[in-house]
Amino acid sequence: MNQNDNQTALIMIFGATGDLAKRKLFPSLYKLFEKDKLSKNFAVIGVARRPLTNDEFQQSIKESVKTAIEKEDRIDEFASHFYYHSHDVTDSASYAALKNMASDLDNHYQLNGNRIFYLAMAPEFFGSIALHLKSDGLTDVRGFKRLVIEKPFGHDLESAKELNDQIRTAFSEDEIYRIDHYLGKEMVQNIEVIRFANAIFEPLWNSRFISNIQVTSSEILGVEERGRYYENSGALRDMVQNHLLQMVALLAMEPPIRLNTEEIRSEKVKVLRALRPIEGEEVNKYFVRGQYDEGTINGKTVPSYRQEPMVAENSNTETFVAGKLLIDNFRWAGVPFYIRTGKRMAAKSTKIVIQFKDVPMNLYYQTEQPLNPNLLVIHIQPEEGVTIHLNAKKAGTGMEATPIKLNYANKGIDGINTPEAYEKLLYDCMRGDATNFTHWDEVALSWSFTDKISDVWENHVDESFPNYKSGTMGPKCSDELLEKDGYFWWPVTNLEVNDK
Ligand SMILES: NC(=O)C1=CN([C@@H]2O[C@H](COP(=O)(O)OP(=O)(O)OC[C@H]3O[C@@H](n4cnc5c(N)ncnc54)[C@H](OP(=O)(O)O)[C@@H]3O)[C@@H](O)[C@H]2O)C=CC1
Ligand SMILES: O=C1O[C@H](COP(=O)(O)O)[C@@H](O)[C@H](O)[C@H]1O
Repeated sequence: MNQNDNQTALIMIFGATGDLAKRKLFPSLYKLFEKDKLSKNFAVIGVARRPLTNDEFQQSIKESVKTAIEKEDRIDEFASHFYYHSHDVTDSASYAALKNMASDLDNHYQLNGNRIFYLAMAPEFFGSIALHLKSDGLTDVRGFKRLVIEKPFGHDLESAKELNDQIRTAFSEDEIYRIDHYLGKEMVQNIEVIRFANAIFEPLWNSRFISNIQVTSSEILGVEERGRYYENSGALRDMVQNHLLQMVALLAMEPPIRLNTEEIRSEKVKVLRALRPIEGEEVNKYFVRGQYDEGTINGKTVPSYRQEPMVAENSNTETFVAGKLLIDNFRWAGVPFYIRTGKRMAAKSTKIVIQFKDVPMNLYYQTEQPLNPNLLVIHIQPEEGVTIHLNAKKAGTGMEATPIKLNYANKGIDGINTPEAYEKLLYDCMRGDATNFTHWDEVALSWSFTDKISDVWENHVDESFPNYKSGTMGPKCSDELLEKDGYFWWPVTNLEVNDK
């Protein structure tokens, strides 16, 4: 790892007029600049097809930052570092001009030949851009060169391998930063700390004491304008293959011998290797899918998935997935990891619930109510924090037990909001820290797991679609998946860290 807190670099953003660049990348870069985490020696080249002058591009930068951030005192100074290059990435001839522009800016800002290439474009262009960067000499630099690549990384294992081979001709594995923005979320990063910095959890973190783990990532939004992409993706590829499996890996991994990129990734890889493959007839026993119908959210009627733009009227694409994962290793044998994710659900919430096994004998059983199990809830978003659910004596003369919650709310503790995922990830990339990016081995193992499920689903039309109303927590089969094992989904709405 080559880490330096304040690196100079030329950042080249392919897809600089797109949604991701405007909503996430420019505001995040501004925040780093404002906090002096971006060296004064930096320049950004925005690349896209539409013709724009530098002035127009800088104006669009200011607008996108102003939309996202309340206080932008240094916006003019920030925007002055941005340059625009109108360029069709499929046009080989135009890379030479891009190279000259990059060299001029390198000299002007004394960037030491350091370059970050950020591919914020449709994935079909990733491979050919990487090949051009090499063949046209843009990667011939005396400083570092890094490639940041957005999701999706391929469509399945085969296409991901092909893409990987293409980008590996121009960049080595340690120069490739595959973004999974969940790894930049404060509370996802906190999983490791909660586990490995507390003596009270690690001894219990295994099949002897944990009955099941539930990971939910639910969204209120539908597919919005992304119907074309989503029709070919579905929730399994869009969320499970990356974000959900990454969270499971962090929850299940062994303590790394050191907190460095290689050791952490290597422990995550071992978890993904231990995931029991679910294939053929097993798929519909372990995984269920759903597609949203119309419904009401916040008092407004919203359309069904099949009525969304660019979606087939008989679409077989899943907008919801729930599954039971088993990790066949010594620590986790027999402990189900339930995961679920979906669009147009009742709440926007990402939460992890670790349910502990019941005490061996309940002394307080005389009361009508059984004891509640102990839970550790990690609130990833929108609220950030941790809640521990315990049982305590009900105030009064009897010895009845009552559930209580110990809460820690992360936001507001230091009087500031925690940085956004993209801000952290961009900063990590500039410092050369790839820990919170996914290694090829993780990507490949995750595809190999989800491919077996999509193989079955793509070949069997789900006649029940649409099978859940917008504004609910998914189809009935999702509840049944846990009921079979004697569990239920802990509701995401009454486990809040800010419960009074
Ligand atoms: N938007 C989001 O919230 C998220 C996006 N992503 C990923 O980020 C990537 C970008 O997504 P998003 O910003 O939404 O996409 P958009 O469609 O909004 O933007 C695409 C960008 O690519 C440019 N472009 C398209 N074709 C070419 C071409 N041939 N040559 C040069 N530039 C071209 C477009 O500009 P122009 O038309 O001027 O050429 C535009 O700047 C995708 O991989 C997506 O999966 C990942 C997570 C979230
Ligand atoms: O990667 C993606 O994530 C978003 C959800 O991200 P979040 O940070 O808001 O939880 C999802 O909407 C999108 O479909 C998917 O591509």
